[in-house]
Amino acid sequence: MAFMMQCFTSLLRECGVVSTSLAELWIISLLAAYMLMLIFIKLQLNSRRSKQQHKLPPGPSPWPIVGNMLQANDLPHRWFAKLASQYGPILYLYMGSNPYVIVNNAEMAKEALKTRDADFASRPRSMFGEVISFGYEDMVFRSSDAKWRALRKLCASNLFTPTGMKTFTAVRQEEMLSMVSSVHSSAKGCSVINIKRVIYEANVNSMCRILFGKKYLRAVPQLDLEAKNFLDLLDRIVSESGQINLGDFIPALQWLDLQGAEKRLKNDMKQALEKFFYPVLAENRKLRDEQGGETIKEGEAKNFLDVLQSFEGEESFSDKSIAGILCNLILAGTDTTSVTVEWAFSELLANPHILRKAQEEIDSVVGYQRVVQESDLLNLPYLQAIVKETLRMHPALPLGIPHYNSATTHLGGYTIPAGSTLLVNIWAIAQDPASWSNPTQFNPDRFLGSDIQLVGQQFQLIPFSAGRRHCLGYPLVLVQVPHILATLLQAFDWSLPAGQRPEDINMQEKVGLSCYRAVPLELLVSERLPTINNTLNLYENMDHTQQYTEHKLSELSVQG
Ligand code: HEM
Repeated sequence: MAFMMQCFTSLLRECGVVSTSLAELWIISLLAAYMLMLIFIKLQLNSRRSKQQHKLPPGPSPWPIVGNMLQANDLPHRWFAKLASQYGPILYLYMGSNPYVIVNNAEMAKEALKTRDADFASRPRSMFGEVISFGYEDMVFRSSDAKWRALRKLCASNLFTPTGMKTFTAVRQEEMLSMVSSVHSSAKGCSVINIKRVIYEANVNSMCRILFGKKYLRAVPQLDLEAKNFLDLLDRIVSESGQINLGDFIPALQWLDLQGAEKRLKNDMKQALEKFFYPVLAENRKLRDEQGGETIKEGEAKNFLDVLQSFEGEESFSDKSIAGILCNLILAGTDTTSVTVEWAFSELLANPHILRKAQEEIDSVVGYQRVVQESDLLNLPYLQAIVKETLRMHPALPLGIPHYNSATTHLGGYTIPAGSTLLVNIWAIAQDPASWSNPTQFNPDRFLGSDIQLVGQQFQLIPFSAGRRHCLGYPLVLVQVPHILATLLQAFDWSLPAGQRPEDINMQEKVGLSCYRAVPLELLVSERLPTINNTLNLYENMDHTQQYTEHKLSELSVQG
């Protein structure tokens, strides 16, 4: 080739067509163009060959740099379901330069979360994840290493086994009464309430007391500054979780920080998180030291922070790690549960005959003389069916939490290159007509007499995902959600604000930390059972500076 070029240059020069230097410039340009063409052809061939060797799942063609980002919409679970109807149950696409594999039916989910569970056990990285997890030292965003296993085991045994759950029954029961009593004040005036907010604040109190023994949100006489700052911090986390940070998807743009995410997250939010959690840790450590700092035996913890801080030596957890875990559990344990109860109420108000049937069941099982208790739940199959149907129609995390494969693996006969993010479309799976008749209809009856469980054995319904990273808190959810629902249905009557009809309820979604209602549900509440009101009046007259024992509370709950 070089020889041919040389001959061509000499010819041009000899014929006097061009001067010597111009001829050389020509040649260099031609050579460069030729080389570029060769490189391009080579890359094309390589990519075609590698596509044949690594047969990727189907999906829409990506654009350079942005991938498929411009085609996405605000409700990705619905967009993926639509793509799946075109390309099949397993999709491969790019968000910026990040490859994503999305599974959309029960069979593919089973393969990803059971057969290939170990391959997809890691988590992808993002700026939000890094900040909220205290540098991936937590449990939710941490890759599946030995420390993650130890943390999961510790959390499960102290908080979510039957013994762990029993340790904090009195706290849950008291916070339930506190929430009902605040709804009761609204009911006395027949006023409109934002149902999710009431439940959310009760959950925050309950979780903080279980985790580090502190009740933050007391509305009497009004929220103090510490509580207000804490609520603001939680609200900010929820709002940040809904933002897309371009730098996560197009790393070349990271340094420009076009959306100011670096400042908002890595400076402001990081500081706010440290300012809240580190003093909590220091205060508890001081208390522990004053009390001799003994190791806590299982089932005997005053709060979960005691358990975490009682580990020493090789086994101990860093402050970053402890703060990350507390943050994980507060976020996971408050938002998801309150969102789920809000969706349940939305469906019940849209289907008044189902609401009435649920109240009748509670009345016939619990009667009119006492407040419903956690121990009643086993005897309320229709209520349990309502909870299952709500989790089917409105899973709080419709795409779960992203998984990540560090090494190349396979799914559905396709190759999944290392470094792909796996999303399991929990929502689409629970809407699949192959598994569910009339999937868009809210119909709790479908679960009556059915043995379908929610914990990742039957893959057509996996609101808590499945496999080694399945939701740790599901035993709490399966007590808390039906208990809140039963208590609110038993004590109060619920209706839509004047002028609204059941068929007008707006069921639009908005995705952030969880999948919310786009428009918060506001309901009119009124008193229902006079006997329950007496109990609530008694509770309201108690001295709320002290915490109650389980014994005292159960006495209260049988008063009429
Ligand atoms: C309606 C309520 C809830 C739903 C629908 C839900 C659902 C989920 C889902 C889908 C995942 C992702 C699992 C995966 O990565 O495959 C998850 C993870 C997790 N959930 Fe929940 N969750 C709920 C409430 C809770 C509560 C109350 C807690 C604890 C207080 C909790 C703690 C966790 C933790 C710690 C993880 C991460 C597990 C890990 O990465 O190893 N969740 N949850």
